[in-house]
Amino acid sequence: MTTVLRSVLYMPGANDRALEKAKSIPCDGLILDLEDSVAPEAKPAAREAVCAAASSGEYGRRTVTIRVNSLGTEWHDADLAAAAKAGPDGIVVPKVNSAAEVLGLVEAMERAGAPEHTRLWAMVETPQAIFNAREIAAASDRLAVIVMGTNDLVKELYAEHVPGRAPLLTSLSMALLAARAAGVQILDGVYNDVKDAEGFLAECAQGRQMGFDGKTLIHPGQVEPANEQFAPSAEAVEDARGLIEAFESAGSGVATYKNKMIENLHVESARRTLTIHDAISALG
Ligand SMILES: CC(C)(COP(=O)(O)OP(=O)(O)OC[C@H]1O[C@@H](n2cnc3c(N)ncnc32)[C@H](O)[C@@H]1OP(=O)(O)O)[C@@H](O)C(=O)NCCC(=O)NCCSC(=O)C[C@H](O)C(=O)O
Ligand SMILES: [Mg+2]
Repeated sequence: MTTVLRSVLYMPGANDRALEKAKSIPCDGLILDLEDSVAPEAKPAAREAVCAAASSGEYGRRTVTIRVNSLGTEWHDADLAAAAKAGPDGIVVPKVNSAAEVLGLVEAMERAGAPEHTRLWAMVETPQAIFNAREIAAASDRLAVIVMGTNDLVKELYAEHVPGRAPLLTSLSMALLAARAAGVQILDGVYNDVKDAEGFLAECAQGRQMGFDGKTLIHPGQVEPANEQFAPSAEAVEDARGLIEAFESAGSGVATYKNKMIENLHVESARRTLTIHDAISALG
């Protein structure tokens, strides 16, 4: 089954208003955050609030995840144990740097009694993680999603946030290669300027063109544009149907559709487009 993850919204775990509001935001997924958006003194209360929210069953069709604090921090063990017990769809672990860490996290989730449906989402956001992305993505069947942490990457690379993201393209591509080789999903990083609709759309289009399954978001206003950008357009769906029909009625290994050569590999891509379209339509 295809899990649709066009729009995955972070929300600060200490913000009760946001936790409530999320129940009506049309995002595909939620990351209830205990890491960067929560001040140290607020972390214990936020842990309780997000675990209660995740196990409440009040977020409908949305994929609900909890982002714990990273390995080695004073909060990590308690976060992971509480999140495992709450049984969300995923536990998001920031700053995962190696396959050995993935295996340790999976073991800890199992020890803490995480239900089978709770998958591991690993964030890659350091140079070490990018070099190890292939091993990280393939380390365990429990790992379902790779999440780009582009703010941390920019920081670690001493790079700058620029339109077009040239300084990040190598890292984004290496992580994508790793996810595709391992057959797991991959989400693009966040766009920090919540008022820049044009820049956000351009970055969504770039992520979609590169092959990302969806984008992580920080503001409700980014949800609908991301849903649109990461869904096959009406034209893409019509072309997918037309291409399959043209190939099937040609009855040979090669044909043309709209003057372009098509082979079985194009049919496979068209079928994937239709599968995603159907999965989105089924969301209602
Ligand atoms: C970025 C924000 C701080 C902006 O907040 P604010 O100025 O309050 O926004 P608005 O006034 O426009 O908010 C309008 C209403 O929407 C609600 N809201 C805002 N953001 C969210 C959200 N993320 N989820 C749910 N609801 C949200 C407000 O409460 C307002 O509601 P109402 O009162 O009814 O009008 C803020 O958007 C924010 O905190 N965003 C999330 C920040 C976050 O989670 N950061 C951590 C993750 S990003 C990261 O770490 C990535 C990675 O690790 C990396 O390295 O890149
Ligand atoms: Mg980060």
